[in-house]
Amino acid sequence: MSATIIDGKAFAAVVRAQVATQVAAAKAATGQVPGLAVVLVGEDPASQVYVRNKNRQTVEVGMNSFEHKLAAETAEADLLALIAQLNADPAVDGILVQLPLPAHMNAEAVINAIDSAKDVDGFHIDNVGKLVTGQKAMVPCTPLGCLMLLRDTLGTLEGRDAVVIGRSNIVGKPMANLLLRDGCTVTVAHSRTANLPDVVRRADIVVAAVGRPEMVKGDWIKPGAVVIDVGINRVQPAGAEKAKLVGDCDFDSCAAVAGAITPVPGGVGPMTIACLLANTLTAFCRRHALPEPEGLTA
Ligand SMILES: Nc1nc(=O)c2c([nH]1)NC[C@@H]1CN(c3ccc(C(=O)N[C@@H](CCC(=O)O)C(=O)O)cc3)C=[N+]21
Ligand SMILES: [Mg+2]
Repeated sequence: MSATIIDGKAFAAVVRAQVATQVAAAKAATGQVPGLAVVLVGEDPASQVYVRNKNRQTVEVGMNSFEHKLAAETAEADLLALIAQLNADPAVDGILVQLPLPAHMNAEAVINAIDSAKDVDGFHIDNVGKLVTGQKAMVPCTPLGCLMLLRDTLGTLEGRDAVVIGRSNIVGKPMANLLLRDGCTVTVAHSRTANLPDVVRRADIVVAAVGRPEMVKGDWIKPGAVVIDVGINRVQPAGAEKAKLVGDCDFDSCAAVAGAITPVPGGVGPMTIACLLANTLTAFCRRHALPEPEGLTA
């Protein structure tokens, strides 16, 4: 193996420490602390893993955590009423509605009902538009975390060839826009891309966010490239008792060729939560007309 392992878990701890310091300063300035409200509808297992870690970390950085658990069969109107209440609550700076929502709900309508200033996921249409047009936005947590890791690994991203595999609104599209803003030449590839291995082989930066376990192989990677693996896939190895977590990249073969690579777990996942806390602080600072947090925004 030749690649440097990018320690997202350690980097996320540094980001959280920066958030904690700046939360303390914001408290000294205003007498208040940022509050994050998380709304979980139903019992999606991936969302529950996320909520468990997030809740503890929110309190650890000195912020208030408000959790709202609703039954899977909750009416959309009742969820919208809760969002209206959180929008109006001065103690709530960030609102996150866990996705996926149950099938009977219109996720787009629900997301766009969140006050865009409190939309710490950066999924509201106003924040998407601001990101694409280069205005100050709330930036989605996973792409923001990937950007922080890439800048830390490479310094400037200017002039690099980046391939993002995956075109979701949650990761692929915002990631592509952030890389573009940092001066990369960006290709957005996906499950229907022709000659995907050849496309990926051109890249100095590969961000894999397709949701297919171990799809990206080492012989797709340009020697020395930086590989950011966003995938979190729970797989059941043949003969093994326990399910294990794997990324969208075949780690061993990619690590043999790449210059640097994020592991799964311990790579992008912890950065997503750290960036959620950073975004909540950013939302607080903007709402209270304080200076932007340092080193925590895109
Ligand atoms: N509105 C919304 N925003 C989200 O950001 C969102 C969501 N809904 N729904 C669910 C997914 C999932 N998600 C994860 C974030 C971090 C880890 C994480 O920290 N993973 C650890 C491992 C966790 C384990 O051991 O299972 C790691 O990769 O090292 C996992 C999953 C955010 N999500
Ligand atoms: Mg796809």
